[in-house]
Amino acid sequence: MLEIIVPATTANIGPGFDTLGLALNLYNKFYITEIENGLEITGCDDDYKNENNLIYTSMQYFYNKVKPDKIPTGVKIDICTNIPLGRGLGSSATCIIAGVIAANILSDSNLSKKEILNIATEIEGHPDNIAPALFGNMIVSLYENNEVYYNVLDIPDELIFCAIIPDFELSTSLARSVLPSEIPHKDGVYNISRVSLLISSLINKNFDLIKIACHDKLHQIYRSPLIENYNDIVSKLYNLESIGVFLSGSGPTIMSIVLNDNYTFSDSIKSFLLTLNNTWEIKILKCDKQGTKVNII
Ligand SMILES: Nc1ncnc2c1ncn2[C@@H]1O[C@H](COP(=O)(O)OP(=O)(O)O)[C@@H](O)[C@H]1O
Ligand SMILES: N[C@@H](CCOP(=O)(O)O)C(=O)O
Repeated sequence: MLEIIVPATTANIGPGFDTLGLALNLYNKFYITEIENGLEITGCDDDYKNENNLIYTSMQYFYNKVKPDKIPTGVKIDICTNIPLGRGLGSSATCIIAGVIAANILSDSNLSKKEILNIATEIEGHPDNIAPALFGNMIVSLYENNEVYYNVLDIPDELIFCAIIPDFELSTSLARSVLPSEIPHKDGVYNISRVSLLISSLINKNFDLIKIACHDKLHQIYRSPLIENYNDIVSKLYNLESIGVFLSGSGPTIMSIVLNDNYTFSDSIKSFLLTLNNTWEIKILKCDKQGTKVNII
């Protein structure tokens, strides 16, 4: 039986739409094995216990592309979920990676991690969750002609990521459907300058610049109306000394970067969130540096 442990990810990091992402120390675990016949899925909602399950469809995608002669007659998948689904924390990327890695091992295909990255990105459509979930740390990536080009960036250990997670879901497909197909040239410049500043600020540990570098005109302004109290929460987080705040992935989770998680910060944000209509949970996270782990048990 394979045990595949995949970290959550926070994509975009403000201006880096479909380009930047980093892994977090929150994990989904998948236990996958071949059985004689059929499909058995446990550990998820009934809605996902069928042939449309993303882990299973990702396995099928791999077999059809790489080893069509090795499609197994039966598969058992057990999911141990810690990453809330549809919250902008890369749960779909964890399922795709688990499926692709399982099929690679079960079919003795021996594809490299880079080839797995390309196939998983082909399924997801963008590399910004897949790449850090696979390799850990922060990844800058682009996807062109079925190939991912990427660089790993070491996130300074002093950065803490406070995920403010609401009790409602926002699917990535819905959050992508509200984006415009064209943007003004000046908005392109606005984002290029901020992505460049963000990356260089992280490398130089020039944390004072992260706040302005997290601003964006490609997606956050279009998506924030889908999230009740988004602007109030962002303002509150900045008043509480966040060094950067952004929409995690396609939302609805709001991510705050802090330099140390002191009691005043956690306590003040908790009492503020209690005044709002929706229930918001806080998870204090660090950057995962290892990425996906596989054990044969
Ligand atoms: N634990 C899980 N079990 C089954 N399917 C899952 C699980 N986690 C995620 N998924 C799949 O991923 C989809 C959510 O992906 P998406 O809308 O991109 O949100 P997220 O930001 O969580 O990645 C679900 O609709 C489902 O297909
Ligand atoms: N770049 C994508 C990232 C989606 O991340 P998710 O965690 O919300 O699936 C986007 O912004 O659509």
